[in-house]
Amino acid sequence: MSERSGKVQTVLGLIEPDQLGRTMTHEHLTMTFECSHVPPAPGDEGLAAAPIEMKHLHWLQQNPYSHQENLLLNQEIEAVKEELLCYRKAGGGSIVENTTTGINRNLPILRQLAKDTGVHVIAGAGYYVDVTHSDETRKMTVEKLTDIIVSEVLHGADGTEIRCGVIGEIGTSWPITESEKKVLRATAHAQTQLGCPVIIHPGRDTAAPGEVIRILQEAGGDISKTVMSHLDRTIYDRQELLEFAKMGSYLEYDLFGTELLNYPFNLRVDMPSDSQRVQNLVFLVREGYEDRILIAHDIHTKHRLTKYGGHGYSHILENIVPKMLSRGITQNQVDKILIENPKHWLTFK
Ligand SMILES: CCC(=O)NCCS(=O)(=O)O
Repeated sequence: MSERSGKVQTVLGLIEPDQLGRTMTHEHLTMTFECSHVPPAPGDEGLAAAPIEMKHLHWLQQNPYSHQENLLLNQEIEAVKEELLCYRKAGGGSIVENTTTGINRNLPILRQLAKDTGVHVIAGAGYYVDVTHSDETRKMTVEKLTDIIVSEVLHGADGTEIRCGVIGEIGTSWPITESEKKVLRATAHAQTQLGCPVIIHPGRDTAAPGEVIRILQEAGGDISKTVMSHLDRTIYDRQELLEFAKMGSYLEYDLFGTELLNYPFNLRVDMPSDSQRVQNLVFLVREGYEDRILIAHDIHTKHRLTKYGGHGYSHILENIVPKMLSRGITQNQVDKILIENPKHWLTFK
């Protein structure tokens, strides 16, 4: 048994699982997303280069990835700190910060935010999607990648002694690239050694979540301790959702607050509204999956902060929970989704 067994590992050290409270299992507090810049439509170049202003907010909400400055969440530490204080006031206890290598993880900032706000922050180990892999990463063996991920959890990451408490979000594209497959196998091997939680960013195809789970399974990963993120934009057909749910991972709806007409990374996708997300939660609860559901906002750009007219980190607690209750999800089930399920997932075996 390791010192982590039965505990949760935050950026400030180990805590008892009961200390977590309400937990958003997929957020970012500081990161950059330039890897996903979408060139603006012809004629929109001026808007894309202009400072963020009230009169352009609707354009920004509909074209969040075409505005370079919007992709730099790392410039908003003070605003994020204010929002975390509001999150605590709204009843929030913890946040899983999913920034991994490739999108500018900054562990000292995460630790400072946790100290300044009292919110427990759990940091992510491992690598984001292939386009952010360095040449060095691509050349690494599965064994080397495993050693690095294990070390980020046991000893600290990015030259600091600050330890990660989950592996992920591990980035995958569609089709899954060779480099991503190596990282997935390393993730499974590291999870076997550590007994730790894992969280996955699937590619944007309905087949992607299942394929990732198969790769993890073959490499010995613990699927019951693995979260599949971004189901909102990945599996829309209810039958396919049930087929995927049977594979046994946690099922995460983590784009609450995102209302987007044209999803630029896959124009075939109709991004659901928050009301439709809640309908999906109701469906999964009725199908018996209340122990496997997790929810979050996945804030990763500036425009989703309240400073820029966005919904902020408290949207779920303030607006979505009442909606869930009004649609027949019980308080006990809400507590499972926000407290019990995150707690079980985040506790080291
Ligand atoms: C780093 C943040 C991230 O990957 N968010 C997911 C965005 S999307 O793929 O669901 O559009």
